[in-house]
Amino acid sequence: MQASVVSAKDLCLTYQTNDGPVHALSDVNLDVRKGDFVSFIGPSGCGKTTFLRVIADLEKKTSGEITVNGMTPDDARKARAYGYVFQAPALYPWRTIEKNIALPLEIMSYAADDQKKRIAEALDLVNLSGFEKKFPWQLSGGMQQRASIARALAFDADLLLMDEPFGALDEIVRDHLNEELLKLWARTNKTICFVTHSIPEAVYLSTKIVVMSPRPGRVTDVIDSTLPAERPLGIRETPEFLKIAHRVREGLRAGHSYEE
Ligand SMILES: Nc1ncnc2c1ncn2[C@@H]1O[C@H](COP(=O)(O)OP(=O)(O)OP(=O)(O)O)[C@@H](O)[C@H]1O
Repeated sequence: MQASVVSAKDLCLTYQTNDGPVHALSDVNLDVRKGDFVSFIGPSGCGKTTFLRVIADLEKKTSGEITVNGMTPDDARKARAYGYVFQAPALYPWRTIEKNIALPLEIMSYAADDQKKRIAEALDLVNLSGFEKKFPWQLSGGMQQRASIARALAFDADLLLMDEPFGALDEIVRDHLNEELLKLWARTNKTICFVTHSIPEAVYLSTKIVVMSPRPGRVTDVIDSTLPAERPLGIRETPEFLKIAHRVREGLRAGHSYEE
């Protein structure tokens, strides 16, 4: 059996706000194994981002247990356990693509030679070799998001946390990046935690789909995908794919309130 990369047991996180407590995560139990591609899907406010932020040590749990590579999130962060890709590419417009990717490496004091090698490898992984001297505004939205993925890959963490990275892109670009991401995942054997609002995206990409529900934020279903590892885009029209998509939709419907 593969080792646990993220393990949550009865994990709770409550934000204290002026309007009272917000239960962003309530009794979350989840095991993410090495090499898994896990999608988190659910309506706005169900705690998807909060869960990624707890893994990344950007938020502290209120109660329960969470380990990342067997460590506390604090120790895992210090051991550079993960790369984080945000919703928007968040590239600095005054820095070239290579300088943007270099930024975390500079902060972490990697040697100049090592930085260069890592930047070249990361750009190759996202098919952006040749664009290192360009500025972000010279690239399309999809290419910018690939550059931000390269930045997260550059220090070669085994765990990649991706918070709706393709949400702002049009469908054709998104399809293409989904395909590219699967190839990258297969080539690098990374563990990926991926937040999305899209059922087809979740089903297409994942080995495991975590369906969540708000108020309080909780996990309502965990679906282990039965799709093969090899996934051409056409797989989205197969009965097996539609069956999993149906189960995700049912899970979302069960946790949805139409009164808000
Ligand atoms: N820093 C914070 N302080 C107070 N409440 C917060 C904070 N961050 C998030 N929340 C609340 O916690 C709940 C979960 O938020 P979270 O961003 O994790 O949800 P989400 O599922 O990622 O939503 P979305 O799909 O809109 O990004 C929401 O009700 C949100 O308003």
